[in-house]
Amino acid sequence: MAAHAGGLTAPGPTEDARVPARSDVPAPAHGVLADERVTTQDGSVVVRDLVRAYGLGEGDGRVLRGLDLTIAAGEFVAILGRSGSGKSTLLRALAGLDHDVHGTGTIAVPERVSVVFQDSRLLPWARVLDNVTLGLRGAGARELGAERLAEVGLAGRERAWPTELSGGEQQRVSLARSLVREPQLLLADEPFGALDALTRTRMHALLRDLCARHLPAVLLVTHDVDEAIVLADRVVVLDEGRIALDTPVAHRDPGDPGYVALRRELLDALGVPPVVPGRPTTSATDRSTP
Ligand SMILES: Nc1ncnc2c1ncn2[C@@H]1O[C@H](COP(=O)(O)OP(=O)(O)OP(=O)(O)O)[C@@H](O)[C@H]1O
Repeated sequence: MAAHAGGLTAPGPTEDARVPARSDVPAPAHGVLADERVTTQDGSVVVRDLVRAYGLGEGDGRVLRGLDLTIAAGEFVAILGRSGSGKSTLLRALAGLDHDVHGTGTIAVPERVSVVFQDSRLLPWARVLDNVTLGLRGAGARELGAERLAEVGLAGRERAWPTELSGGEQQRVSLARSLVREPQLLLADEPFGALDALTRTRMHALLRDLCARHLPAVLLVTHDVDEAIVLADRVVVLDEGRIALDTPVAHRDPGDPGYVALRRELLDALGVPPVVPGRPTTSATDRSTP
């Protein structure tokens, strides 16, 4: 499986070998992975007994402690967890982009995987369309790229430079680039984390539409409980390297009592106490994970 990480391939051992060896510069850390990696034929994701540990961190350094997770083909799963709970580590494991960590486990993912990050990671020296079609071959590549750009609302901006776009527009390009290969699995690591609230809400609607049209399985890492509920079919909460809660989303309307109850359940799992009237609080405490 080759993860298409926003048009960039993951730095591998070959690239690292080009870095001149200098005794005063610590060598890049390389982990030892003893995973069994297989490709699923039906577009699903199956993770079994996944362990990940970074060197000699706290305790035994383990960040993921025998994690099991299944995502059905076309299913949208959001993953929440306190800072440092291992969300990005899990995403990188699925993407095959974790070369600096030790671990074991079984990872089964589909053949075509795309990754979207918080920063758009566009190549500044390439025009928007070239960013979208980077590495894509075939006569129809440019038409396909232009089609995807239109889908994300950027028709006519094909020849723009990335720096000429707003942050939200750059993330739209990043989404277009991730979809141009028709991924069966879309891995998104806080893709809207750097956007303002209004742009973020628009991007939620866009992502929902794109997923309904292209039907990839999605793993979305987010700190935002509401974002998770609004977008996902299922929400998973990670805690200390294990799944603390795995619950379906039945209500997306914030006015629905079911929405409010699920929101509270998720906040409880994240260790965020209820807001007591009269006691000062910050919106971040109630809205995001700690
Ligand atoms: N390359 C690395 N080397 C050493 N430790 C790392 C590395 N990457 C992550 N860690 C550690 O692993 C733990 C989990 O990190 P990870 O980024 O997966 O958490 P997260 O849940 O995504 O956090 P956040 O919500 O803050 O982004 C953290 O304690 C972090 O310091």
